[in-house]
Amino acid sequence: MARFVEAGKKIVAVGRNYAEHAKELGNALPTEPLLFLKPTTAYITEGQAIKVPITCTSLHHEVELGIVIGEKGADISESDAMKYVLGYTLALDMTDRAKQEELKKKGQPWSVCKGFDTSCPVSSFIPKEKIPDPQNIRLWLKVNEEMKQDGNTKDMIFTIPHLISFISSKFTLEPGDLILTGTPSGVGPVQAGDVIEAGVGDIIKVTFPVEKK
Ligand SMILES: O=C([O-])CC(=O)C(=O)O
Ligand SMILES: [Mg+2]
Repeated sequence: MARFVEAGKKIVAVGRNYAEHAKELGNALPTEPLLFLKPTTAYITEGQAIKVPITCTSLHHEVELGIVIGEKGADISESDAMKYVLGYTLALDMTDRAKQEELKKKGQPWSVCKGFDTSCPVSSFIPKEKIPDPQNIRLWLKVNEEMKQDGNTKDMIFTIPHLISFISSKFTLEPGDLILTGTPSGVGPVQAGDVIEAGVGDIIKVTFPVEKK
């Protein structure tokens, strides 16, 4: 199991960081990063299954580049931000979309639709040097061997240094923290019995089955 998962530090996720994805769900583009948190009980690693929450009627996949933090820092400048990166992981931001729509309408927080058990599947740790340009790397996801998401981190609205700087102005970042940088377009439903495969370029590939809870 990846050390950052065992460290059990916080998971900070960014929403609506790709224009095409904001558009596909009918959301306006953010004027500053939209943040939410997942509890560390959301983590699973390969060999474990994504469990559909009992009351969930529409579980969506979202493939994202995860940034693993290596050093403690607050109020980090954009120019220093990459020094705080230990490496990367491929992460899925599994989302109870029907619940999220309901919460959005009521203006309520997203914790229950984004933070349930198994909502944060991750790959093993990817050392920093394996992704020399994290702002230009392909992210892809297939459901039952059919390509559903095929994006590139160059299309992020807020860059990785900007995200690290912004997040660290709100929450002190600590070694082992994970930042989910948002999903490109193509999100959609999965159900028990489906198999999700996803990857970062040719660098890493993961497989997660979806099962009933
Ligand atoms: O649920 C959403 O659309 C927000 C989000 O996590 C993302 O854009 O990655
Ligand atoms: Mg997401």
